[in-house]
Amino acid sequence: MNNDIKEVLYSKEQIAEVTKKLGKQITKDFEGKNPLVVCVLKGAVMFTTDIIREIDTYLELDFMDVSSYGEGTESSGEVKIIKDLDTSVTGRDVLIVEDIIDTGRTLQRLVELFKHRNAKSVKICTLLDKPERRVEGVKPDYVGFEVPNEFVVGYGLDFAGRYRNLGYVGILKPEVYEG
Ligand SMILES: O=P(O)(O)OC[C@H]1O[C@H](OP(=O)(O)OP(=O)(O)O)[C@H](O)[C@@H]1O
Ligand SMILES: Nc1nc2[nH]cnc2c(=O)[nH]1
Repeated sequence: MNNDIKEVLYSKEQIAEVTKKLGKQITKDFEGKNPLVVCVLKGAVMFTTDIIREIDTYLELDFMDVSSYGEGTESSGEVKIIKDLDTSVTGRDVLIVEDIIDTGRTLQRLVELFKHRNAKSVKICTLLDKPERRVEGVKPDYVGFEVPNEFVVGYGLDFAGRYRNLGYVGILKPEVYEG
């Protein structure tokens, strides 16, 4: 599996360091707010479980499964809700945790949905931001790294369901896409 990677962009250590830094900021900003942390499945699982352990305030955790990429590397444009939250967001300070913002469609849809459900506030924390590809105006509040316009995998991010279990974020070799 590691042989399929052309370049490591962010190592395990770099990810841990940035996660710690973001956790400190979030701790300060959410003190006393008992936020509802929303992990966007499946890609954000690793980042969420790591970052919540760096946040030193009371919080609650819930999961939402949305998908727009299917098997490939291009967004279908349609954001499907596969699993909704179990918790009501009404009157809550919501912190959405994502692995990556690319076109912004997924987060645009989620922010609109939570506002429509009368969340008190909606903030976004993403490990990776790829601003070059944005088609929606969403802006994250907490960002780990800005990534170049490349399809990245690892640390939760997949290609055709694979590579989520890499400990780092990297770029795939082109021959892997081409089959
Ligand atoms: O900004 P966008 O262009 O909408 O892309 C970002 C979304 O794409 C990925 O999810 P994906 O739909 O691949 O599902 P997954 O997390 O289950 O892999 C990623 O986890 C984000 O949720
Ligand atoms: N694995 C992966 N999923 C994405 N979803 C949106 N952008 C990306 C990306 O660069 N890599």
